[in-house]
Amino acid sequence: MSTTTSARLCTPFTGMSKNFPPSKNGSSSKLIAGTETHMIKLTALHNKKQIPTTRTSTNNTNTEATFTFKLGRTTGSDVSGDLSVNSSESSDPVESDYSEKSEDEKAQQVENTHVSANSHSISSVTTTSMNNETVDGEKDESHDADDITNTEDSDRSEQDDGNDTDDEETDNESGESSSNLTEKGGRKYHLDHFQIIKTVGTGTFGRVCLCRDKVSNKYCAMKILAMTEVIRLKQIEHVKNERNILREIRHPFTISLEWSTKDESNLYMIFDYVCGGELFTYLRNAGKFSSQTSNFYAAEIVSALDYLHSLQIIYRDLKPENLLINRDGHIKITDFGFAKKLRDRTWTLCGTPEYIAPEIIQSKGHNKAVDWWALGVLIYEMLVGYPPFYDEQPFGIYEKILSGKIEWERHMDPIAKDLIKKLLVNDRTKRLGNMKNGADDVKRHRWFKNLNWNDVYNKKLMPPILPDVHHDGDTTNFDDYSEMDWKPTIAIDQKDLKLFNDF
Ligand SMILES: Nc1ncnc2c1ncn2[C@@H]1O[C@H](COP(=O)(O)OP(=O)(O)OP(=O)(O)O)[C@@H](O)[C@H]1O
Repeated sequence: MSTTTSARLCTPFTGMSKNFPPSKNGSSSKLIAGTETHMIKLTALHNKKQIPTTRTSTNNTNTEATFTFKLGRTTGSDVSGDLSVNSSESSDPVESDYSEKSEDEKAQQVENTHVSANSHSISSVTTTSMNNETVDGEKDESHDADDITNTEDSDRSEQDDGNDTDDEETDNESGESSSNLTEKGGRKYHLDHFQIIKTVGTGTFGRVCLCRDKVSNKYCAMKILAMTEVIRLKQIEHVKNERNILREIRHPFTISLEWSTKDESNLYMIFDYVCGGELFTYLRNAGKFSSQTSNFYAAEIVSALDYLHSLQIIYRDLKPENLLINRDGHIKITDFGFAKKLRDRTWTLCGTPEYIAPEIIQSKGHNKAVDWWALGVLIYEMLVGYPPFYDEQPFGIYEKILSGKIEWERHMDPIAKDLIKKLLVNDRTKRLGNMKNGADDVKRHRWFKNLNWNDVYNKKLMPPILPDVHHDGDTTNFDDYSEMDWKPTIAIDQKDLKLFNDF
């Protein structure tokens, strides 16, 4: 999901480029358009605080970049709930010498809005209703398949997923999932253990809620995905990818999946709750970040990308909306809905050559280079306040990306600019991070020269922003979402439920 909070494309905003237009009705869409396929994610938006809340990205046939368009949508679920908890809750160094100026920057804090949380118990569940039109009025014709060259991945991951049931039990015939009761780490989990407190984000298929684990008494985040919507948007494989990848990874700067399950209507993922809110909000409130601040966040992201890529995982959705700030000021990357585990490509080489379609041979496909491109966009946006390629129309954005032209601010940190230039290289074989030294080239860039990467990993760097958080379950750093639009639970039929057997 991408966030509710983060519709993007802009509302009038101080420091915003005139080319960076206001947001469209608070609606946003997230679209990944591949060569032949479209994957659309829809998001309900809240334009609270006049902060632009939508991010655009799109994947053009001729570029390795991924761009996403968020579409307006609503999500909800029927919470028959007890109000029980209240929360106010290439080795490529730059040749020239450079001493980076250290800029004093005050922590930017979200304009906290006190919200009185509606608390709900989680016994009943959810269905989402959503608008399947993009902001441009396009119909959602999303496909589940990726536009990655190795389209066999989906098939394979289906098989892999099928074996991946270590903490699941078989569903019973009524559609009620006995996997609701699963054991992990010595503990029996059950959905009833989680008490929903408040929605902190909405996404394509559902919402993310602050919960309290009644057994451990800890706060956590529960992502609830309506299976009807996952099916309708043909995102079954992506959701499975998300869950499987999240189960595989553990890194200080990525979100931790505690447990996952499903019932007859929804898929559930339980995460650690990251209470500082989205980097996006801080960036929009600040206008732009100093080089030092941007450098801090970029370094933690590089550390995480390096880790993910070492596992052959490409993330594919890097943007400030998906970067949460923890109470300690460090980053947590969330939303692995587009993440993809790259499989061995031997299949391609061992295929029957006579039958391989030209597009398979010629396709550039996706690989980890897309994440390095996105890092370049992100660093630019942090330093400048808006992304390097922008147009009101997606086509215009594609054109700008392909043109390779970037407008630079006069006073931009030259070393950061050099790194961005080396990341925003259209030819992915020449893109920093995607050459023979991999992430090391990025890490060795002079913009990061003062960093000890072990210190980065061990969270020894001083965070530039400390969120205003009063307690672990504080939700004031997130936008408000109506709790009135939870829709009645709709159980999917047995046939459809089988599609999620391995979730
Ligand atoms: N662990 C968490 N702690 C706190 N907030 C979270 C957590 N996970 C997600 N959120 C909030 O919920 C929002 C939506 O989550 P996420 O991006 O995973 O949903 P999504 O349905 O995949 O969104 P999209 O459809 O836009 O891709 C996040 O942007 C964030 O604001």
